[in-house]
Amino acid sequence: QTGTCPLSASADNHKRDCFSSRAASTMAQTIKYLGQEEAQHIDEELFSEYGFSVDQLMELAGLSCATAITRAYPLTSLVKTRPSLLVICGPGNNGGDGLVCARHLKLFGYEPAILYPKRPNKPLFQGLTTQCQKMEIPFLTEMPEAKMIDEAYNLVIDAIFGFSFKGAVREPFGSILEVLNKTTVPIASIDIPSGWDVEQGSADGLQPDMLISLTAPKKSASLFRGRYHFLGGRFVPPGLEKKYQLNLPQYPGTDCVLQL
Ligand SMILES: NC(=O)C1=CN([C@@H]2O[C@H](COP(=O)(O)OP(=O)(O)OC[C@H]3O[C@@H](n4cnc5c(N)ncnc54)[C@H](O)[C@@H]3O)[C@@H](O)[C@H]2O)[C@@H](O)CC1
Ligand SMILES: [K+]
Repeated sequence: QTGTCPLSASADNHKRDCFSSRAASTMAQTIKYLGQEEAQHIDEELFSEYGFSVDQLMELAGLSCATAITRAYPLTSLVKTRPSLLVICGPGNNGGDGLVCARHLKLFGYEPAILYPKRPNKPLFQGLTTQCQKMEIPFLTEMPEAKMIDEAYNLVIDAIFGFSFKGAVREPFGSILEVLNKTTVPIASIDIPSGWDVEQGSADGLQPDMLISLTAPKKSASLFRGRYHFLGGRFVPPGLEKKYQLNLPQYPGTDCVLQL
């Protein structure tokens, strides 16, 4: 291989440069991909041991998602005349991330619309919904047809299910995912492509163009084949990172996202 290294001319430099580029790629490969239970343990520990509240982490997670989406699909790159986005929110915290993300995207100059068919009866989600309504983000009353989505929106943001998804998809989300499977507009999935098994993925499920892994990627993320994989949720305390050997890469400067 010696003669093929483009990095340096001398043998010593060659060895050093090839070693450091190998070391860097080995480091990048060692980011831990979490199993479902491990992701849930980390989540619980953030609240019980580290004293965070759900609202806090959801705000940071949702802001990361909006930031990553803005990086991958800047306003100037959108193909439709209006910067329209469809955000589909599920019944748990992944849906909450979607509401936060929609609010920040509106502040960033996009025009999100939200579909939120199963709303938990909890102050956190009611507050996030009110905030979006007050930001003049429209809530759709039903899932549009695939053709209409392709015509009207630049991007679909999938905030339906995250790391607690299990088993066969229940309605109304089965029908919603069926429609999404027929759309051609790019999909950005928050934390997990919805409908995918958290560890095994899904061969005939959604094939998002973007995945934003929060805290650390989940095992199924190794099967992601889209263009943009980002890491977000820059809130993991070093003690927790060490305990679970997450080996997170260094976020650049003050950024809240990192492209993997
Ligand atoms: N620590 C963390 O790591 C953080 C996680 N956050 C988000 O929280 C998510 C996890 O949230 P949750 O634990 O609330 O769970 P999810 O949002 O993954 O989903 C749980 C909801 O989906 C329903 N559900 C599960 N399987 C289903 C099926 N087969 N058919 C229909 N409905 C189904 C459950 O009844 C429940 O209402 C993460 O993926 C991430 O997006 C962030 O909000 C903040 C920080
Ligand atoms: K999702």
